[in-house]
Amino acid sequence: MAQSKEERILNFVLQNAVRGDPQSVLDTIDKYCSQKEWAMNVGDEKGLILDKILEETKPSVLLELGTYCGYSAVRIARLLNPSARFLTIEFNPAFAAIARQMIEFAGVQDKVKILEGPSETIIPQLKKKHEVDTLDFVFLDHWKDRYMPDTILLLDHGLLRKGSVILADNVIVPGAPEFIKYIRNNNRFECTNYPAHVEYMKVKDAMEKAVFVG
Ligand SMILES: C[C@H](C[C@H]1O[C@@H](n2cnc3c(N)ncnc32)[C@H](O)[C@@H]1O)NC(=O)c1cc(-c2ccc(F)cc2)cc(O)c1O
Ligand SMILES: [Mg+2]
Repeated sequence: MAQSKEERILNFVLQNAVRGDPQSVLDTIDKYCSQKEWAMNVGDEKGLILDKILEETKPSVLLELGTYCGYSAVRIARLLNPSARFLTIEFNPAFAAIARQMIEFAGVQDKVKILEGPSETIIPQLKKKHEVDTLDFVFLDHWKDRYMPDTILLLDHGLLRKGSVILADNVIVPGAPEFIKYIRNNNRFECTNYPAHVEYMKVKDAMEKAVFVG
């Protein structure tokens, strides 16, 4: 069976990165995806914005929507303290399998738990089935038209507390106009925009940070 692009990315990491070294995994994925095959990882430019916001927030309980190959899961997990709990949701089983291997190779598997399935199904289960009280940090990087409904789902299920940080990728390309309109007009969130570019491209993109004020 022909290899998928995601399998080629994983194999390039297994052959070229250093096992147990998350930064070498990130650098190797960025090298492959900027030189050989583009892929929808958050990448290094937006990754540095993600790093900075994580270091400011110092979250203990985190959720990511849209794991893909696990690039941002490795990026986030490498900055967390050992007691932190980080859940990432991916509904494509093939991508989840790649991400699991990527996370294990990077050596951060003790900090990340991949939940397979659609976010709209799993978010309502977080409190009872996954023993989450409230989330300190949420990274939105899944289908862009799910950013708004899933933010409302998080609110409806009491998963946000005063100071919870939501960070959304791709608010320009592919774009999340409904989410931006909703979050910027909702006085329960304080929003900040971070201009950047689409991963591995010169095309303008941005990330949006929304802090829940309770
Ligand atoms: C949506 C994808 C990311 C992943 O999200 C999973 N997913 C989906 N919906 C759900 C759910 N409801 N629950 C759980 N997982 C879920 C999926 O299977 C993908 O693995 N991301 C993108 O499409 C994406 C696209 C671009 C992009 C930019 C310029 C172009 F010309 C073309 C594409 C850039 C980016 O930075 C992205 O992030
Ligand atoms: Mg993205």
